[in-house]
Amino acid sequence: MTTRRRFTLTQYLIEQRRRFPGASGDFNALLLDVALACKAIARSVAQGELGNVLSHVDQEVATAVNVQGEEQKRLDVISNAYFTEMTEWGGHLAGMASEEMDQPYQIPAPHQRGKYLLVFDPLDGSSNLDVNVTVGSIFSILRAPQDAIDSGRDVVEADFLQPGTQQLAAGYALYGPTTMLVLTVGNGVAGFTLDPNLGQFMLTHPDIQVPQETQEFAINASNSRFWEAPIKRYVDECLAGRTGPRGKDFNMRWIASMVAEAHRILMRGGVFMYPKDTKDPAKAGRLRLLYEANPVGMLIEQAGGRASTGREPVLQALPTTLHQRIGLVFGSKSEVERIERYHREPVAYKDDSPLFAERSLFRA
Ligand SMILES: O=P(O)(O)OC[C@H]1O[C@](O)(COP(=O)(O)O)[C@@H](O)[C@@H]1O
Ligand SMILES: [Mg+2]
Ligand SMILES: [Mg+2]
Repeated sequence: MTTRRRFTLTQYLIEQRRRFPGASGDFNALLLDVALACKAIARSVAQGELGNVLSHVDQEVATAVNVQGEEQKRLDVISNAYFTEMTEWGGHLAGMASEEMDQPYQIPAPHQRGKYLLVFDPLDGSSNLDVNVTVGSIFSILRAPQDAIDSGRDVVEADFLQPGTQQLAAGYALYGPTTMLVLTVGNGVAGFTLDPNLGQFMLTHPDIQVPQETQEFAINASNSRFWEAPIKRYVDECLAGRTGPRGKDFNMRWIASMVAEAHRILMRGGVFMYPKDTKDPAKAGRLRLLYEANPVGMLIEQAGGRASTGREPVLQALPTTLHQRIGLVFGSKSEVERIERYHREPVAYKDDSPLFAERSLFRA
């Protein structure tokens, strides 16, 4: 009987670092700590109501509200604690930032500080926990500013405000029927499946590429009345199907876990949109730039797709605050380029299509 030889995540990372003969090993060690946090979160998520998930944190974790004004689930808080506790001790990090923490997180003494910044959404799609639908964790690694590395000073918000092009690594873990880790270290995208018997992430999806041809789009259509004209035009044309300008039928999906939508698009193509809309003029979008849009954007671009605000590549957007929101469109390159084109030529589309008119599909 022959067994199929598979790389573990550790072996994959060692292979990747051969490109950097002078590497200290810190980067790989940090990624392995992140992977460990994800395994711990996977266990907590899988136990659901049965799990004694509170035992990990010191105090009773009540449902609270985070800096975004969103309700924190217990598992949001617990997942955040797994990330900080598994990664703070190794001496690799200068600091962290998370969806669930208002301010940058300082590495506590006696742990040493290192040269990287870790930014993460510990649990994405957590509103889906109650209904047992796939959720995930999203993370991004940046280099800390040199003066912070040299002096060991506390990190401040400005240290994290780097465009997505500066990311050294990005990835997500997916807690679904299987637990997966999907990762880029700037040299393509690789997917690993957690082998529950070995407790190891095994390389199962080397060199992931976003399929170019697509007939699938994802958007929360309940926001359609707030969409800007270019998005209305794009969706309208998809809905018109084979008798419309696209000349083919499209399928629509909405999981409401962006991480799961990103995974679907990496596996079988498509386009995801959470665009800037007019719902709340104070918000430039729904998703957060530093720990949702940028890491997913890097993965998608490394896999040959495209990630955009609708107007410009999202990785080029200059962050202004830690928890900044942004419009996000990503997926198969030609579709995202089409949406960008529609933003450049808004006058070409009149918002009086039958699909958006009175008593239309989206307006009862
Ligand atoms: O409530 P909506 O409009 O469906 O939005 C869902 C979006 O919100 C998110 O759940 C936000 O992430 P969090 O769960 O980390 O707050 C995305 O994953 C998802 O795309
Ligand atoms: Mg999220
Ligand atoms: Mg979250």
